[in-house]
Amino acid sequence: MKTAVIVFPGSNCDRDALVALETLAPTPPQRIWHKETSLPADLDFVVVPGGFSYGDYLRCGAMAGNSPIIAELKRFAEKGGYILGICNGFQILTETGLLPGALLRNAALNFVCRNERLIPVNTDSAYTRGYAATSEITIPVAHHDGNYFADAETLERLEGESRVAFRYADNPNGSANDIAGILSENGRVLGMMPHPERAIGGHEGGADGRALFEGVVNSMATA
Ligand SMILES: NC(=O)CC[C@H](N)C(=O)O
Repeated sequence: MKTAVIVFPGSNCDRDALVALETLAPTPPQRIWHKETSLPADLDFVVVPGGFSYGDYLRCGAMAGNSPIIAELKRFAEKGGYILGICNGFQILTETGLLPGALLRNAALNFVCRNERLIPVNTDSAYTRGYAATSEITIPVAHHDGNYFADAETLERLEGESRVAFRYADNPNGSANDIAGILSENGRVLGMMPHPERAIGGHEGGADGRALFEGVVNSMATA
């Protein structure tokens, strides 16, 4: 099983994502610089990490969304690859069109950095299978542009197709329908603002992110 983390100028959660994969995946992850134009041929799972790519200029994720690696990331998604976009990674995935909607400035115009309680909504995906449907989990957030927006038709489609992966119990940013994370149509691309890689049971004070990585790793092992 091969995993990788893509690194952009201004990424700052790539190390945490690498440690999560080193801890929970069977083989060591690769770091891939955004200027690369290819991904390893037999890659299974890519993390697009959080941070402030290109200093959040223009819009968060807009410039990274035009990096050379993105065309290859789209091909990887088309082939059914697993992609997890965390925070700035989620912003990048919406900018590239790999996930619908956009992340706007937080409704209160603040930077929120704290633990949030999340409700796993769809517990059938590779990423969310490890969570009980009625449970609440605690995962940290750290962002100023996490206010998920999509038009009414898109929201209806996401809800109707069970593509809301997580909702906030106590919405910190104004996101439509309290959405904290969404899945692609095939369920293999997940974008979420909270940081599961900061809650894998090391020194961070929580372990609720662990099941997410274990879930996707197990899905690939049994595929
Ligand atoms: N932690 C992060 O990935 C930050 C995301 C983004 N740059 C924001 O502040 O909205």
